[in-house]
Amino acid sequence: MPSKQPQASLFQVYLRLRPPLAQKVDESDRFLAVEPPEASQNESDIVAPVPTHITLEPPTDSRKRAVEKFGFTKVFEETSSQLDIFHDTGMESLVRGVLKEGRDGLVATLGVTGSGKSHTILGSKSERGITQMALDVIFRSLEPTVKTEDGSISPMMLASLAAADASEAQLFSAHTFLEAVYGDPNSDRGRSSRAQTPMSPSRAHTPLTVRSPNTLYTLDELPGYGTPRLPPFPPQEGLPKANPNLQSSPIRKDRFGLSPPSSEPFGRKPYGSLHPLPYTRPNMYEERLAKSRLYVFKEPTPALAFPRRQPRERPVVSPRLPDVSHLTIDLNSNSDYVVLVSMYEVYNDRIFDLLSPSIVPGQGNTMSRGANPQKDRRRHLLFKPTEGSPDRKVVAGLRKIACSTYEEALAILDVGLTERKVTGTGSNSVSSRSHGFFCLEVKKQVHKRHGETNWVGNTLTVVDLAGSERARNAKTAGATLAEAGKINESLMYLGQCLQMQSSVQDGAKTALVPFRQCKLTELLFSNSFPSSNQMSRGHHPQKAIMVVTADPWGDFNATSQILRYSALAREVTVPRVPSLTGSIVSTTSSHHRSISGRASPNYASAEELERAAAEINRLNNDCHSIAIRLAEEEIARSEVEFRLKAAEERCVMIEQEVREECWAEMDDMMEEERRRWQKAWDEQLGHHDEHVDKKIELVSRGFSIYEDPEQSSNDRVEELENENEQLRRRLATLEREMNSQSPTRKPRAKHTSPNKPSNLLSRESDIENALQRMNQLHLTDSMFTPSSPTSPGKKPRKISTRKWDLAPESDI
Ligand SMILES: Nc1ncnc2c1ncn2[C@@H]1O[C@H](COP(=O)(O)OP(=O)(O)OP(=O)(O)O)[C@@H](O)[C@H]1O
Repeated sequence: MPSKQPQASLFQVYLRLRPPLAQKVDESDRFLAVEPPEASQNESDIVAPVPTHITLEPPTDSRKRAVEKFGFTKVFEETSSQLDIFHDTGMESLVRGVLKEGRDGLVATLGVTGSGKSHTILGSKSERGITQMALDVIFRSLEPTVKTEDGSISPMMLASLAAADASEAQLFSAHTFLEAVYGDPNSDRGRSSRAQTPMSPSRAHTPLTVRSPNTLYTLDELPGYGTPRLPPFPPQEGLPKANPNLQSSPIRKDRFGLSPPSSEPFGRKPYGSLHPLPYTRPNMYEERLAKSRLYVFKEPTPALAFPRRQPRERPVVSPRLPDVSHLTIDLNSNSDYVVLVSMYEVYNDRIFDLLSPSIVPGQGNTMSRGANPQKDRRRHLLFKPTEGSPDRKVVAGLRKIACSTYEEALAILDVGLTERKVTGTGSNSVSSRSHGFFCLEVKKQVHKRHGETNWVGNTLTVVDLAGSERARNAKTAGATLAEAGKINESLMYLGQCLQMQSSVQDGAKTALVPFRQCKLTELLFSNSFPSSNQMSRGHHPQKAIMVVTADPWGDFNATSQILRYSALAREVTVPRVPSLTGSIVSTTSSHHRSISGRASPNYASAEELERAAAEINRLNNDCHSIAIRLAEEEIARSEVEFRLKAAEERCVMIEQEVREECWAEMDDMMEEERRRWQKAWDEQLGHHDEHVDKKIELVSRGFSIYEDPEQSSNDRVEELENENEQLRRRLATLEREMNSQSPTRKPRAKHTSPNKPSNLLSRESDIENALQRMNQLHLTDSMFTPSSPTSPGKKPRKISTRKWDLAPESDI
């Protein structure tokens, strides 16, 4: 089975076997065997042949008998080191493509969970991964190119970069960014003017805002001018020790030893540490001076906000091994280069920036940490062609950090990795729950004819894919199970694309790689195909490497599935079982021959026996081909089972989504219903009030006051008072008369009384009459008593509405 030509594939596919983690393993449990490399036919070949094939033997307890053989560009055995992987996968040529050939590079790892993908990409505490090695080669190669004397990246340069492509508006220098993340304990730049208090645990995660480097600067703030600034970030001494309890999420940094050595600063010098002539090229200095006098840089970008982290304890020395100092690429030393680092993850088929997490006010934690994927409120990004790159798709709106040193780039990588979703599962204690993308963009400044400058660049993307896993093994549930469903689904689409890639190689020209099915395959394959537009702009289609990782003692079914998807070639064989009939026939015939020494007429002739043996052979062959067909069917069946599983997981996802939607809809309906009831209630209340008002009006109308057309009471009172006065006067006159008359004269008796004289008596009776009359005329409250219904002649007395309202009920 010849291995496919690597150049012909979109991805060169390598297989790396993971060494056993346990001290002792049972060799009989191993199901992967590396085929010894075939010796080269060409004697002049000086390169030693490398293993390219592997056989997958089903475990003894499996009902499957088919032995599958897979072909790869190269198979790395368990003893292979990280440097072997870097060298022999052609990572150097990928870096060269980015730095010199106008070609994007992509390296990805694919495998079952726990098979060593992250180990290959990021290394361990003692060994670097291919990402760090690639970074090292890039920064070493850029060393002889134009640099400021302090090695920092000027805000001017960043402004010029941002101006070159609107999609790169979120540009920050590593110093600014790291200051926002960890804070510069010796500087109060970017903070409020309040004096710095020691970092308490509660402050450790305070979102911090730092001014963007592209905002306005005064002359004083420019590098090389004004008062000297404080030392670069972050002097480690004197910082309060990190509280280990504060680490809210699994931290990858410590695991991979990514942190820069504590003795070395991240940047050489911040742009605040001063040099009168930071640039070696005088014309650039002049240009910068002239522009800075205007106090104006490009469009201001939003301020940089990041949940504050405590600087964690760093290992004394970060791994510098394997050493790749011998791998440098010659570049034009007169050119300006800037390395931009960005990171994003594909989580639940959406792209999220790992360097601009959403901030929960007062919490300092990111929304990305929510366990429920439905609650992920981060803003997702789009993968599309932009103004600056119309010929290829890029993730638009990513935050990009300009790094001037290897250490700075590592620190940024560390920040992004901490944001990435990892969870402990039954299969791996720090299992990646998203596909992580780490992008290294090298931008080169090109000078056009009329003094204009532009930036061109290419990107090296390192992808740590999440591992496929079986829910049964990983013992996941709920949101983690749903995540696994999405991971498996995207990996299934990736598998389909890789299989199609093999078909294209096999000559099936009609076979199209269906990479638009999900975000992951779109990101991996979109830029792999050449377009005429791209070529005219000096871009080449990306070069891609896939490192498939496998654990020879791991999950047989999951591993065989991954190998089937990713292998460049596959062959199925069924081992021949020694034929029982044949052996009986051969033993019987030889036995008889040996006993008798001559042919017996009682036994079948040798001819017949041979015919029978031939028949048996034919049947054996038939059996064998049927067994192969059966094996193929079994493989097809397991593939269908896998798809079924993925479909089931998708169903779980959809069910969860539908449930969420139903809940949301239900909430909306309840809210709507509540509002409807509230409105009806308010209306009812309104009607009720109106009704009561109307009733009151009616009642008050019933008591409407009629003006008495006859004499008013006041007139009557006045009249009676006058009469009263007259009577008083008359009484007084009579009294005077009575007093002036002789007491001897007998008064005229009207009413005779035996004891009193008649005149006197009449006078007294007059007085009494007058008094009685006065009493009758005396006005009392009775004038307000309602008229008796029995007196028809009387009209209803008027009573005011106010009186009606205020009078006690009994009165009314
Ligand atoms: N080549 C190797 N040499 C030594 N140890 C290894 C190697 N590959 C993997 N390991 C170890 O195996 C464990 C699991 O590896 P790793 O986390 O890289 O798996 P993974 O494929 O990235 O898993 P996941 O998909 O769940 O993130 C780690 O402890 C890692 O250090």
